[in-house]
Amino acid sequence: MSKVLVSDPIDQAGIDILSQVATVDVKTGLKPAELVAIIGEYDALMIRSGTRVTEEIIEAGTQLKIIGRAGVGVDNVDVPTATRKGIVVVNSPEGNTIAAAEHTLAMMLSLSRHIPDANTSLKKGEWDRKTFVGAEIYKKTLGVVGLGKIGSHVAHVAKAMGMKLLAYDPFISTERAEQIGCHLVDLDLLFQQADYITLHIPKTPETTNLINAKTLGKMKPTTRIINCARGGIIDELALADAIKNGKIAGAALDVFQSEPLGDSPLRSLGKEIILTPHLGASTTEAQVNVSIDVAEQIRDVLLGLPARSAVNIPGLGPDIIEELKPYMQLAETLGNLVGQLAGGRIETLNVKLQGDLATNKSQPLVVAALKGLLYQALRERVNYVNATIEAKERGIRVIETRDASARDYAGSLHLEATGTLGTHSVTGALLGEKEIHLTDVDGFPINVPPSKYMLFTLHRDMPGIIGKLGSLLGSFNVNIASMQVGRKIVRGDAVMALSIDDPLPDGILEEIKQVSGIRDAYTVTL
Ligand SMILES: NC(=O)C1=CN([C@@H]2O[C@H](COP(=O)(O)OP(=O)(O)OC[C@H]3O[C@@H](n4cnc5c(N)ncnc54)[C@H](O)[C@@H]3O)[C@@H](O)[C@H]2O)C=CC1
Ligand SMILES: O=C(O)CCC(=O)C(=O)O
Repeated sequence: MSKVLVSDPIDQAGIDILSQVATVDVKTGLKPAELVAIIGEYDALMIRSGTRVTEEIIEAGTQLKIIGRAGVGVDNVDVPTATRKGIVVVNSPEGNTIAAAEHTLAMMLSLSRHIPDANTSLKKGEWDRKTFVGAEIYKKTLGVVGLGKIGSHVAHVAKAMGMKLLAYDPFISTERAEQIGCHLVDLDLLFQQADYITLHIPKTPETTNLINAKTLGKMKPTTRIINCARGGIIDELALADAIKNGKIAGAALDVFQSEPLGDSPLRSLGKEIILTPHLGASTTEAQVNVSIDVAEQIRDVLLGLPARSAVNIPGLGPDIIEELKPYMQLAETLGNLVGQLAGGRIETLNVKLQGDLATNKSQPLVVAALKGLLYQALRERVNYVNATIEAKERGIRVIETRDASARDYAGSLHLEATGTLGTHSVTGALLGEKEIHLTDVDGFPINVPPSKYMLFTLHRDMPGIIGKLGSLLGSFNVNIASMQVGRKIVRGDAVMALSIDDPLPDGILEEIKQVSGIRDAYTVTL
């Protein structure tokens, strides 16, 4: 049975799902060294934002197939290392959207009306109505930085509360922004005009310290900033300074450059600042959503099924995989076959999508072909996650071409591999939408379904060859299941494709190559 380690507090609903297919150990609060020491036993790791999944942990996780982040941000996971190791990383892109958006709105209102400090003052026995005079958000301008799932929901509610909306998101169209009621502007204008600025972007090299002394200097003294996205997008020292010196009116922060927040000048500021300990996703509803969402994906991957929100299989969502599954199997089989025919170190793989396939997305098929091509070298260590990286690291050049005019089959795939031992090509198509057929080997037309053990010969098309080969195989007790010859001209060169019931015994391939008329022979296992 598979083993799953849950290293952060996760709602029981997800643990119940995982328990159907795996032994689940919940061990929270582990130190990095403790995690390194035990991770080697586990097939899957499920986390929230507390566990930092570093390169060292991933390297120690020799059995890991999947890392599931019960939330959105995967910045606490070394995704490039996981990808290189063929480990799927999944998240829950929508499970906590509403929770994070509502926390943002709560922060904005609390900040405007000084609710946390008024509450503390009253609980201390005071009745102070002067200190806590607030500001209305009605008719104020909200600048939304990042108009994705959370930013859009914040914008939607803020609009209903009578706010004017500006937004900055270079990856969103003007039409989409206008649908949400936002006017897309450049960042400088947003900084200059917004009364409230709310951040809903990932932390990337471009967004790190986006709010700094210089950008704070562009804002109005009445501006308030809310960050429920990621720490590190704001330079915290510059922010504390700007608030202390009245350059902006205040800030509400849920996330910090380093969590838990240590000694920080932010802590000593007054009612102009509200701090919460990364609570954006902390609602009962969101925790159930993300726990179920991620646990289902871990369960599926452990059962050999695709994950619906893998962050490191670009372009290979489950809908695409489902739609292209038969063609991906075709690409993988052809990749495996051409890799074995070419032998040696492959330098170039030419992937040609023909007929109806020419209009299809090529990326999943290229990934599948590479997975097949690298199977002999990497066996189970190659998968859809790391096939492209592994190929790149081996210096394999991939060339994609399309030929919509090739009409022998509705859609066919042609792979040509060039390596240190020469060039070979194979073409295949699907019959009845599912059954894989090899339709061409090294330019010779054939029509055979691939089988586990196959033998291919390149020979002269002349009487007696088939008989000699049959006798030779018979003398080694190799049973032929099917045989087909493909030729271009009578008595020219030809290719023979044989399906055999067992692998060829050692040494027999060399004997086959000695048969008069046989120029070359290849045995493959698919
Ligand atoms: N505080 C908390 O507990 C939570 C925090 N988050 C964080 O909230 C943030 C937003 O999450 P979602 O809305 O779900 O993500 P999303 O992916 O739906 O939206 C992010 C948006 O940012 C935009 N973007 C990317 N780079 C940008 C840049 N340089 N400038 C402007 N826009 C840029 C993207 O185009 C996208 O529209 C993430 O950082 C996520 O990790 C999410 C859930 C809970
Ligand atoms: O797990 C959590 O509570 C943090 C949520 C979060 O930051 C995210 O989903 O990106």
